Amino acid sequence: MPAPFSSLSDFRAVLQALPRSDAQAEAAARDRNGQLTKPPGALGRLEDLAIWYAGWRGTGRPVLERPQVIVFAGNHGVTARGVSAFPAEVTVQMVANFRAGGAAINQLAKAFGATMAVHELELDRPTADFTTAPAMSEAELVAALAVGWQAVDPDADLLVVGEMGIGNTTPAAAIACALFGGQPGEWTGRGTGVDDAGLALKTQVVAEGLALHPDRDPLEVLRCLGGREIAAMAGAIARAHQARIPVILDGFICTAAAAVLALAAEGALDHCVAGHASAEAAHRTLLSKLGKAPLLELGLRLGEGSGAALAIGVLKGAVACHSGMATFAEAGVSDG
Ligand SMILES: Cc1cc2ncn([C@H]3O[C@H](COP(=O)(O)O)[C@@H](O)[C@H]3O)c2cc1C
Ligand SMILES: O=C(O)c1cccnc1
Repeated sequence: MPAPFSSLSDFRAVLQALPRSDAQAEAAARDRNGQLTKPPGALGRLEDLAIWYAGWRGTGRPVLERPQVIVFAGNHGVTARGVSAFPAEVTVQMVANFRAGGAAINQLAKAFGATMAVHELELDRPTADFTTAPAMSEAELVAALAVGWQAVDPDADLLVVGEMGIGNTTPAAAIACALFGGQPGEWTGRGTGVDDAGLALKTQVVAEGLALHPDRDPLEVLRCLGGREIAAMAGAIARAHQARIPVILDGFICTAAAAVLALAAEGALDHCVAGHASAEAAHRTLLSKLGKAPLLELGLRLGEGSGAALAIGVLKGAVACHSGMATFAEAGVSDG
């Protein structure tokens, strides 16, 4: 099925029409949670997670059996400015590695029972260097959003989106700064591991991009400062919302993509939880701007969907307890 938009204004309309969580299913799940054989609240955040998941899946007793991981790859013109510790060729090389099963995300998707799809977005045609021109035209942005939209398996019951794109912590920082304000230095980190001089240059590059592209409309920010894999993640997150598929957000780049949606349409990320807090320092700031508390904190700074994939285990645990535990009445346990 083609994406239900062929222009940016169509996409804006899609975002305004996204569904809400099913309040009845959520209430049924809350009621069931109160009857399970444990002291009230003893499963901590797992209880809230299960109730949230139930609302999006539209049943008080949901299952989580078909998680999908999608990795989007894109190349960035801004790498010409020397913003990454690695060369841009690594993007296409890593795509081959994903296809061969050799990357971290392959192992994590397998470990947590998720299918994994890889979509490369015109790797031989990097986006424009945003310090000289908008990263993408409107047509290019819409095409990338559509790749993301169409990559989502409508039969999945959980989505993780990840990315591969050498240089992409730079557009992520620029997007975050454009959306939430503050100084470029507060949003710019070391990514793959640039040294102090590299970090200073990267911060300068982010500042130049923000100065050249003053429009703060969220989708214009994505077009001017983003990248194809970042736009594809946004498209996939929006599609998941439309299909009531809950999403676990990954690291800084994924969260920057999601933040565009959050500012474009109220409630656009209600179907998302934060899988982890990455070691890229600004990720924590970005999550707090979005009101999302990370499930895990493991010092990861990889991307690819890796932290979110790990959090599939947490969510599976929450749903298994919620839907599989006995109630006090069923087990003949006194409920105090
Ligand atoms: C071998 C390798 C595998 C990766 N997997 C994810 N990234 C991560 O690092 C990149 C972002 O960092 P920066 O902005 O500093 O380039 C992205 O590709 C991200 O997915 C990788 C980076 C490398 C080198
Ligand atoms: O937060 C992330 O996902 C991240 C951080 C550094 C490099 N790549 C990804």
